[in-house]
Amino acid sequence: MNQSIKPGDNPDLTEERLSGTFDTNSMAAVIYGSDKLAQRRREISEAVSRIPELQDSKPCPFMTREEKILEGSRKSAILNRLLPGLIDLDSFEETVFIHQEVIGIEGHPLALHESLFIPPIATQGTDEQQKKWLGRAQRREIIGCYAQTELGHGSNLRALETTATFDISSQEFILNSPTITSLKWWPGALGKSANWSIVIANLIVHDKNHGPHPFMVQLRDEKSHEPLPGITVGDIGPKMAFNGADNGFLGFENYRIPRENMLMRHSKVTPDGGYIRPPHAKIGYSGMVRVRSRMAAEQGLFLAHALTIAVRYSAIRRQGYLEDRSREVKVLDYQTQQHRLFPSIARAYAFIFCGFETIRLYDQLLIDVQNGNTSGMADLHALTSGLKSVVTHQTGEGIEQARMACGGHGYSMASYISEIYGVAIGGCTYEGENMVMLLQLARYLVKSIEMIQNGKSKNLGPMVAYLAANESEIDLNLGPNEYLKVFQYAARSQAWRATEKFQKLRNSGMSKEQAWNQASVELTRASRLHTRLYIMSTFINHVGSVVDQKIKKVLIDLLNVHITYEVMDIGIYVQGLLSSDQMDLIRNQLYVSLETIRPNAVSLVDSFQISDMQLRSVLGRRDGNVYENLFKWAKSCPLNDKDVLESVTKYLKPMMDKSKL
Ligand SMILES: CCCCCCCCCCCCCCC/C=C/C(=O)SCCNC(=O)CCNC(=O)[C@H](O)C(C)(C)COP(=O)(O)OP(=O)(O)OC[C@H]1O[C@@H](n2cnc3c(N)ncnc32)[C@H](O)[C@@H]1OP(=O)(O)O
Ligand SMILES: Cc1cc2nc3c(=O)[nH]c(=O)nc-3n(C[C@H](O)[C@H](O)[C@H](O)COP(=O)(O)OP(=O)(O)OC[C@H]3O[C@@H](n4cnc5c(N)ncnc54)[C@H](O)[C@@H]3O)c2cc1C
Repeated sequence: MNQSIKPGDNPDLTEERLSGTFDTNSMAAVIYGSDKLAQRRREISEAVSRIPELQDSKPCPFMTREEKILEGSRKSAILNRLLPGLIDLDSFEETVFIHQEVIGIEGHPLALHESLFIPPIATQGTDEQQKKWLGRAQRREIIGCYAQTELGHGSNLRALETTATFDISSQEFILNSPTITSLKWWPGALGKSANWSIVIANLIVHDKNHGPHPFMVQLRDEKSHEPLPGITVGDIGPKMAFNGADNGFLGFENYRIPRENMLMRHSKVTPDGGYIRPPHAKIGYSGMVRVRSRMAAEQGLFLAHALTIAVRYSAIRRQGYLEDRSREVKVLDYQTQQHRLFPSIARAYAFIFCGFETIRLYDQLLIDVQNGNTSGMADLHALTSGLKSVVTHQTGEGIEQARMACGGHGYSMASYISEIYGVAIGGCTYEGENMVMLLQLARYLVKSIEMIQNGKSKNLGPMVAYLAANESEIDLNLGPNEYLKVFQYAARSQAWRATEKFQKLRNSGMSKEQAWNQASVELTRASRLHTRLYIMSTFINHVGSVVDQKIKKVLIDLLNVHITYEVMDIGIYVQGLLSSDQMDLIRNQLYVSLETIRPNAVSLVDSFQISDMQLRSVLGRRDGNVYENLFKWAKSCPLNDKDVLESVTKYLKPMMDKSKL
């Protein structure tokens, strides 16, 4: 049963919900990994809806940037007071969720505090450092951010210019931004809100540069909030979206911090200037790996937002005719609309399933690293590098298709899809620009193939074992596992093609770097296919583990949409394996699966359980009463406060009057 049905709803949406074949609360439990988590999300949404001071003061699209930042801060402060009664304070998921619900996706002063400020202190700070700062940060007595990227350098961390030079005589680090390009640029909440930051700076001891390391740095006075002497800080200006966040710039001029402010759980500087290396050279990058490991689920949810809007709206929007000329048809009945939206629903589910899996893998790695075992770091770095790149790109594509699927109203901010798009595609850039991260995964794939070439296939990890197989024929009694083999064939042949291109260039005498650059488009293609294979296999495994038979049946239907769409999408890579008859068969299976999923489309998006407050979309309202509310929304636009604007009295009217003469 669809749990969203209520009296007074648009009858077209009710009809859709009645045609669903499964219980949406049970599906939500599968999406969020447990009945408890799904239920907690419902309870938190419900509790928030009853607290007047947590409601939006006006629709976000009608707010200026200053109003957005003020509103985010107002709600953050209220939430901080109310949180103990509303959520489990130890749950990161609940903390993120309630902020999403109350403040939305446009950013807020604590967005980075939870995800990039507290975690490095907790994982890279010593016990004493945690004692000193963790409690204060968790109680929000201080607000923090993560300052790594510089005006001139983001992707290439080796070229960061900010320095932290150890001064033995005073037992302090002296921070400096030696050039304009060394100004920190982009950190969220840095501009106006944060008073502390994790700063990534080159550690210099006895004139030797040990590369980027994390430091705890106070930026502003805790009483006046004024920048401290030696600090230049401010906001970088409006962005494409995410304007409720104050991304900032930061410069240091001989700014001194105590030796104890370098996060020293892994690397250390002793009072006499000795440097102790970390157990793994890239352990300082683990804060980024943590965020990347969470991005598949986050992005899957961004896509879920856009699809909830587009699918619900498509069920109430009637336009044109099929057989019955007496009533216009729901646009959701057009095959083109289904082809535009349903594969994205499947991807959103796949990304979320995959995302929870990578969060679990990261949590396990964290335990291993704390116990001194860093052997899993390379694998997870490669996996999350590829995953963040593919998922953010496909999420952007899916959101944009969702916008177009809503026709003209999709272009209005009343749909809110453009904001979702703008925030989500930030993910193609932050936490590592997508091409750069695909090339990180490519290094791993090339190394794996070199192992095979050197007769060491048995040392390959489970995620790359398929690179050593030799599939040349597929039985087209196609079930999910045969599709997986098709995908493995595509990913494997592309990985070999790209590696061989790189090796050929090397053998022709080209430098490693040039050869890599000349092969890089092929290498990124290999990374994408490898990652899409991983997403597909995780989806298949996840569906296989579902116990509730009604839920399993729908998920198998959704999986069929996914695997047929994905294989059609990579057709060019499987030409050597599949005949044109086989491709036709798959194409037809895709069309059949679109029809099969059609009656459950609304229930599948309802199962994401995104409340109206969180969705902030007139088009995507749960009750489907779109037209009357679009009219209300337009009338409430500040431009309509007056009938005659100054633009008219000051310019247009005089122009028209003059033209009359
Ligand atoms: C509605 C939905 C709700 C969702 C809720 C959430 C809402 C969210 C809203 C949005 C919030 C927005 C927040 C945005 C926050 C953004 C923050 C940031 O962007 S912070 C800055 C991030 N910056 C980057 O990611 C920089 C990218 N660059 C790098 O990471 C590195 O420079 C590099 C990995 C590209 C290269 O590093 P380098 O040191 O030069 O290494 P090499 O390439 O030479 O590689 C050497 C060797 O090391 C391996 N390596 C690299 N990194 C790692 C690692 N992390 N772990 C393990 N190993 C690593 C690499 O693979 C090489 O291995 P080898 O064996 O030699 O091949
Ligand atoms: C919304 C948002 C929030 C952010 N928040 C933070 C934050 O809180 N803290 C923080 O420190 N930073 C933050 N950033 C910065 C972000 O991490 C960087 O912008 C990102 O890492 C990309 O680096 P870049 O800007 O230097 O891109 P560049 O590296 O300059 O990329 C430009 C182009 O060059 C290409 N390129 C670069 N290197 C290579 C290569 N080796 N091979 C092939 N192509 C290459 C890229 O693919 C891209 O096409 C944020 C950014 C955004 C957009």
